[in-house]
Amino acid sequence: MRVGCPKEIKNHEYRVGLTPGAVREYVAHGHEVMVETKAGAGIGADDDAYRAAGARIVTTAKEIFEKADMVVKVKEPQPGEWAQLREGQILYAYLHLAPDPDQAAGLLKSGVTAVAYETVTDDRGGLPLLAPMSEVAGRLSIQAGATALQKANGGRGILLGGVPGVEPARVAILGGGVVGLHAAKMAAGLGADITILDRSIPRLRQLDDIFNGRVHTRYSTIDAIEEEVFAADLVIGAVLIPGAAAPRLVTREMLSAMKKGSVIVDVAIDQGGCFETSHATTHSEPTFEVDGVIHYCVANMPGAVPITSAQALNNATLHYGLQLADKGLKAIAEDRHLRAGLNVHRGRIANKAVAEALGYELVSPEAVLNVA
Ligand SMILES: NC(=O)C1=CN([C@@H]2O[C@H](COP(=O)(O)OP(=O)(O)OC[C@H]3O[C@@H](n4cnc5c(N)ncnc54)[C@H](O)[C@@H]3O)[C@@H](O)[C@H]2O)C=CC1
Ligand SMILES: CC(=O)C(=O)O
Ligand SMILES: [Mg+2]
Repeated sequence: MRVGCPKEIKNHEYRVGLTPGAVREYVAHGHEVMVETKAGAGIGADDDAYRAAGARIVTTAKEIFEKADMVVKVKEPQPGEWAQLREGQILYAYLHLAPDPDQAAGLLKSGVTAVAYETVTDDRGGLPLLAPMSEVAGRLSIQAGATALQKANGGRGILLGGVPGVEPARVAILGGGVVGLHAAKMAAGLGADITILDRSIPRLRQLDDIFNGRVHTRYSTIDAIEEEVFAADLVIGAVLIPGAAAPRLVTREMLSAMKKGSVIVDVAIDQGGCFETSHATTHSEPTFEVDGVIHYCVANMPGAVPITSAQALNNATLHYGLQLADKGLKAIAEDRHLRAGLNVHRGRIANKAVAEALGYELVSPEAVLNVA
């Protein structure tokens, strides 16, 4: 198969869909790989590194969209990219379609077969192609929150860990999945007072075991969310219902009862965000303020640390990427976890949560791929 990797064009997105190491694996499987010039610049991989791995360097993304049978990217295609996708082509990338009707319409119109990293599943009920970026974003969320809390940045002016004789800051984490766990690890390392809220009691048990009393856990009800959010200096939004728009757990009304200068880091913004007042921001202008509460809502947080993120992402995407390149649609038909990743196929939505969120008719992946 002819596999293509364009340079990412989202604001301050420095990751790359294929590292030179991944290219070498595709080439070893007999595939032809085209990489746009400078696609790896953000991770310090120059065109020669890609050539050494066996790629052909092309000067424009246009050539990749025209010629590739499969396009491997990091972020959801931007408007100029949707227009170049076409029927018979596979797109393998993050999509986050539920809160993004325009992109969904663009992908449907193109006829492309789009596999979304974030809805591919595994045997343990996890999301293995989302998890590494959730690890990164969870860890970054505390760095971003700590910075925004500084007075000169509009925050309350409180140090997460306090100092001997002075109380630490309070951190509330909504959702104790991968983002929540990694946020809690960082916040614990800095000495904050942490509470994690989740709807899954087994997950709260696991977190209690992991942290051995170092963090508080609470079942996520409206009451519990209000108490924790009102008392918090920093709130991390980390809930997910796979494929679906994020539940709005903190309303505009609740916001007015939060401490002035407190900070929200809504990591779940890529699925629409779990605060009513959130809207997506970029690394260029990451924060805005509503009712005295600083909001950080960057939808591609891992793009800020591409050396870590691109490697972690490629580690996770390589297996299914090779399956897709080796077998095409048959790979999706054969593997139920990859089928869970199929979001769009030849003008139809093939993911239930996405179809429900956007009001499209669902056609099951089994039906479109003629799987018995
Ligand atoms: N902004 C960014 O750059 C990035 C955003 N993300 C996003 O972060 C979000 C979280 O991802 P993961 O941690 O990997 O998901 P996950 O599936 O590991 O964890 C989500 C957790 O939310 C919990 N949850 C669901 N409804 C809840 C409720 N009402 N109250 C409390 N908890 C609830 C679930 O039980 C689960 O434990 C996703 O939207 C993901 O796409 C991930 C990476 C980067
Ligand atoms: C998961 C996601 O949206 C990201 O890594 O940018
Ligand atoms: Mg995102």
